[in-house]
Amino acid sequence: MATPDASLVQQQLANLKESYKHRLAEDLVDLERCTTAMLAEQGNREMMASLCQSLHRIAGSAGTFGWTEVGAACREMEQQTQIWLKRADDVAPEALEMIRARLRALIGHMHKAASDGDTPPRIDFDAGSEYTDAAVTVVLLGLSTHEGEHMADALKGFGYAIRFAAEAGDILSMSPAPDVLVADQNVLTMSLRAYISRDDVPTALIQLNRLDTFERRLHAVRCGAQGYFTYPIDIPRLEARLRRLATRHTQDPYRVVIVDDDVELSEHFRLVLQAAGIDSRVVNTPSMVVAALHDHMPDILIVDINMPGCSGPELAQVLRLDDDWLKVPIIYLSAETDQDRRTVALRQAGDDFLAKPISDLDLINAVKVRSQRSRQLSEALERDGLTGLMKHAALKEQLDIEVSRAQRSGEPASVVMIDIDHFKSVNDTYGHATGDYVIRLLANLLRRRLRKVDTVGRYGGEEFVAILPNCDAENAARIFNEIRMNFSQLDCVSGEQSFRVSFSAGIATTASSGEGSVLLEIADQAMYQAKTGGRNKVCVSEPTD
Ligand SMILES: Nc1nc2c(ncn2[C@@H]2O[C@H](COP(=O)(O)OP(=O)(O)OP(=O)(O)O)[C@@H](O)[C@H]2O)c(=O)[nH]1
Repeated sequence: MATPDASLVQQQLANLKESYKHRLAEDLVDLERCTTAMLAEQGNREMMASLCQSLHRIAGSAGTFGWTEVGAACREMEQQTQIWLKRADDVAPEALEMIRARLRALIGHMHKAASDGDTPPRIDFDAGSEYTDAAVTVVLLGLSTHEGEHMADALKGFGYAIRFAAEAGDILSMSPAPDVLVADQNVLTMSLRAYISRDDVPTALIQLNRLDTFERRLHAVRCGAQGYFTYPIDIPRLEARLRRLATRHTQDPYRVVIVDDDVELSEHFRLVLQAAGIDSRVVNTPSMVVAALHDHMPDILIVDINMPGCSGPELAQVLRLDDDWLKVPIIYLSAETDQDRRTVALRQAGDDFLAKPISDLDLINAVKVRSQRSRQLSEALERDGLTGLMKHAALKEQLDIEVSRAQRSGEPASVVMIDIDHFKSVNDTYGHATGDYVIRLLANLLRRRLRKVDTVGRYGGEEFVAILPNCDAENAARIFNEIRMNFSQLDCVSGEQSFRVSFSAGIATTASSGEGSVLLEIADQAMYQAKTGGRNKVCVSEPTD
């Protein structure tokens, strides 16, 4: 997703603010008319409930568009009307008169602000970084020549750009700053520690030590370390940490679906989040939410509480009727201040509350924090611990999604089954830990070489599956033959030894079948053909008709 042009977003926000101002002025006039009618009809409860609802809506949105005082006044009037609604007796006309007078004052306030020509406040957005496929730069600092070269050889296979530095001063003058610094603790100077802790320096620090004690780890944390390893360094574990640190800035933008019947307010939220690099989708009608979830696959769902036809908690309960969207947290963004009603809403369904009105910055931060947590949890559930790739079940789900997408679009999709050759002998010769390292090596290569739209998962022990949308068998074979050659030329490291490994792959396309499970079977048969044909091969399934 491209981050939109900041000036364009500012203009769109200004337009929205302008249109909200007109709507607010009209709403206040309508409310004032409503109180006049109520005075004439002597306390109609239905009208009072509708008045309360409208005040609630304004209280929740006005602050967002800069009308803080109007919002606060409406909140007070809303609370007053709620008290009246709870009582059995009629509302005294003097009380209604008071509301009408306040509404008139607000209308006057708006007229004055309009003639003064108020300008929308500017917001400074932290646009977030775009996804980039550039190699992650890792600097090795203060390691012995042997240790440094061994580590560099092993990490290069994972696609990292490795550089060496002899002393801390070398790091300070590097431009751009490295993504990760792997440093022996003896060479960490005060000035390097200060440099790493600067907000504008993106470098993450991994500290290497001779000893593993709590005190040393605490000291490492105080130096700003985000990883701690002792000699001899366990390369696969180090690489796992490197990947986690390096992908902090390069992951997909967070995705959010906002459900709110207030068109201007929800559009305002969308623009604000979009400008902060959060991919947001708005739904104004609750019945359209499931389609938006399928389409957008959000990290979190933000839902208004009070909506005509279906309340937020009702919508949340509808979504929780089955397990499909369990992993997506539902956050109420609501002007509801009554603690009891909040508790009831959370008990029915839903996971958290954000209070309206909310400032743009608070909204961005709240959404980022919750999306990050949600993504971490779903990754822990769906991702394989060893490789970070999708697990079997999630992979099959994704396959079904891609197969039906291919059928709808008419574009071919390819499924590739990959199996490491003679893997048992790798385990037997070099040990299980080295076997794990080889699995991770191939996982990393697949991740790096495939497109962002492709899916790759660990299907079983040393078996992987890749799903390539919009890719025919011929192209899939070309890509996988390249990956196969690259993999077979990588030097795998085990202690002082190095060795090479290959894989066999089988390819099936949606031209062969319209069902995910059948495609997997066809790809598996093709892979078996590659094995029996001598291994280190890619075979494409023969068309069935
Ligand atoms: N290190 C490691 N080994 C695993 C893992 N999962 C499965 N294995 C091992 O992978 C080996 C797979 O061996 P086989 O299926 O016999 O096949 P192969 O030796 O790869 O030979 P071909 O596939 O015929 O080329 C078994 O020894 C499993 O124990 C894992 O997560 N880590």
